[in-house]
Amino acid sequence: MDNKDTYLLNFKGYNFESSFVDADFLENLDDFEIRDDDVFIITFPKSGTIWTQQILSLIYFEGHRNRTEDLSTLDRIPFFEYNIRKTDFLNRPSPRLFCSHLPYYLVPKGLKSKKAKIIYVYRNPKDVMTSYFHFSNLVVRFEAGNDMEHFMKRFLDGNVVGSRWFDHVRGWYEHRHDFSILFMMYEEMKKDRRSSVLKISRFLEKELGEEDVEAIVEQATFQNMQSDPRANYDEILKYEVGKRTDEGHFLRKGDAQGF
Ligand SMILES: Nc1ncnc2c1ncn2[C@@H]1O[C@H](COP(=O)(O)O)[C@@H](OP(=O)(O)O)[C@H]1O
Ligand SMILES: CCc1ccc(OS(=O)(=O)O)cc1
Repeated sequence: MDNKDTYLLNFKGYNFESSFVDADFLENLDDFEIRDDDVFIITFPKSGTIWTQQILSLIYFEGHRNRTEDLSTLDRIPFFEYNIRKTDFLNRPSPRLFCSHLPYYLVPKGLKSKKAKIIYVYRNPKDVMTSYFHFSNLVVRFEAGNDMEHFMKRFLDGNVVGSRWFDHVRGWYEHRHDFSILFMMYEEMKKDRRSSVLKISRFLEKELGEEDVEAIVEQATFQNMQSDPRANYDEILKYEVGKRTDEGHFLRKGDAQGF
């Protein structure tokens, strides 16, 4: 199946995946009520979203850390604009954790008054593009990338979910003073997972004992996430998002070639 021209929904200049997003939700985004203790992971697609979802799930939930609870990271930290499981955000207990690909200019206005915390993860655009190419060829609803040259044009033109990589990163960076925000680089997370976990937990003001830190660092490795059904998105991809073939995973390679 090739979903060229049908899978992108352009709203106020930004491309969403059309079938996962709710038009009413988008229309009312600006007024979505933000709580002081909300936390958002924000990324351009393919930049380390589900990795950071796993790290925050491990930081916040003891039952996730010690594996006594079997709740997926998507249930613990739902996508804000792609609420595929129809989570009731308004009645969710605090602290609410979300992840999102929204550009800075579309987020609820409450976030801009430094209410709530944002962790913005960015990644070398060549690796983002490579990851995105394989992902587009894997996911039924996306337009297949065909060859890399063809996909690269789409990526550079911003004809993908998330629009232009550069606009996304620049928008958040240039407006960083409007938000309570921590920037994390995928490549740094890869180089030093432990320091990254500590940096994130300090930003979130979450006290962690040495054993907790060890458990988080260990369970956030690429290999351990690959084999953790709570974090690897295998079931979500197969049954909720839809794959073209049985091959292929969200956790594909996890390489960091650097900037
Ligand atoms: N623990 C981890 N360590 C390194 N990379 C990880 C990771 N968990 C996920 N990733 C990588 O993050 C990318 C997906 O990003 P997102 O969650 O934003 O869609 C994939 O990149 P690759 O396709 O290059 O392997 C995936 O493998
Ligand atoms: C869980 C719904 C979802 C959200 C985003 C996806 O892809 S991308 O990150 O926008 O490329 C896929 C599924």
